[in-house]
Amino acid sequence: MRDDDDVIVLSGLTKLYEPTPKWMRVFSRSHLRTTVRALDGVDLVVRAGEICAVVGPNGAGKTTMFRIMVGLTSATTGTGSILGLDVEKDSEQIRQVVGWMPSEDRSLLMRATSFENLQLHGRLQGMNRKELAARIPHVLDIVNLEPQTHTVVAGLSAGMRARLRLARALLPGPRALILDEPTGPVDPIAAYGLLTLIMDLAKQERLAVMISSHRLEEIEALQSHALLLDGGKVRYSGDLQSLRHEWERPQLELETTDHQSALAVLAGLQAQGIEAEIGEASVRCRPAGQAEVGAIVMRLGPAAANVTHIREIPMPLRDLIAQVYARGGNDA
Ligand SMILES: Nc1ncnc2c1ncn2[C@@H]1O[C@H](COP(=O)(O)OP(=O)(O)OP(=O)(O)O)[C@@H](O)[C@H]1O
Repeated sequence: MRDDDDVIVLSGLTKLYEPTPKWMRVFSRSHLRTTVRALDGVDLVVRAGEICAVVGPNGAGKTTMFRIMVGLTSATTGTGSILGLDVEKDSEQIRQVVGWMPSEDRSLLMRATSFENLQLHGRLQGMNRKELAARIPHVLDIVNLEPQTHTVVAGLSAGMRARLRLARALLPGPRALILDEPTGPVDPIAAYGLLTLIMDLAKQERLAVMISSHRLEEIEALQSHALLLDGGKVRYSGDLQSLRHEWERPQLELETTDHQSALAVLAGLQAQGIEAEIGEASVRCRPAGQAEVGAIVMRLGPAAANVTHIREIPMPLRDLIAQVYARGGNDA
């Protein structure tokens, strides 16, 4: 039986994209020759007030899963429900309880204002003018976009556009939010603001939130449940922070003033037993374990004076997933 707090429930969700029939290949340049298993038996429960971050490399199945949940495509087998409503059979009602934020800005009308975009979307969703007149100022206020109510979208920054897309998802007063790469083109500071907003919403409104991102640091900031997908399969479902702590060894790039300084930094790192590679005016290394960046730089001695910039390059998500798989993650 469904727990009242279980808002999103996926069970054995599987999606196959079948090959394009031969006769149709004449008309389509991007036809499919073999069956693609985009999702393979995905189980998941997201409770009220919980955020589930969906992580995976390109083609892992994130968008397909989201599209099934909002009724834009159907599952081949398995079931999905939101608040007890079947994502396929009850797609009309689902639209009233789910806020969907697709990954691209293309869905916004660039020459229309924020208000007009929300109005059009609301009308398409079957909301009446009176309802919208009350609801639009409220959602614009939630996303701190009230001053831009009558600004055309083309004049908004990437961060503002992302907030407008979030406002659009909030329009029906949803119980669940599905956000496909909401921070895609947004700079890190604006992205952090957007994520904080999403976290506050989840908590205050007890929304069940599913969010996909390629940026692990964002996923970590969410302090959420994580679903790691790879080739349509669930490789890990749980707390991503502990997974990352255990497995990740980020790479450090130390930029220097010139090649001579880079050579001195290289020697300093090697003296600490850290393997490093030299570039023209930079050095890259991957310290073992949770080594403190500050301590490593201090131990460089006088060579540290010529380090102009330190960049932490996160371990590619693909590598992290590969390690989960190697450890025997889920059905591996
Ligand atoms: N309409 C479609 N027809 C055929 N194959 C598709 C279709 N949509 C997606 N696929 C395939 O299904 C698999 C999963 O794609 P999906 O877009 O769901 O992954 P994703 O994790 O969202 O990737 P990305 O991070 O690149 O957005 C991929 O192999 C993709 O090529």
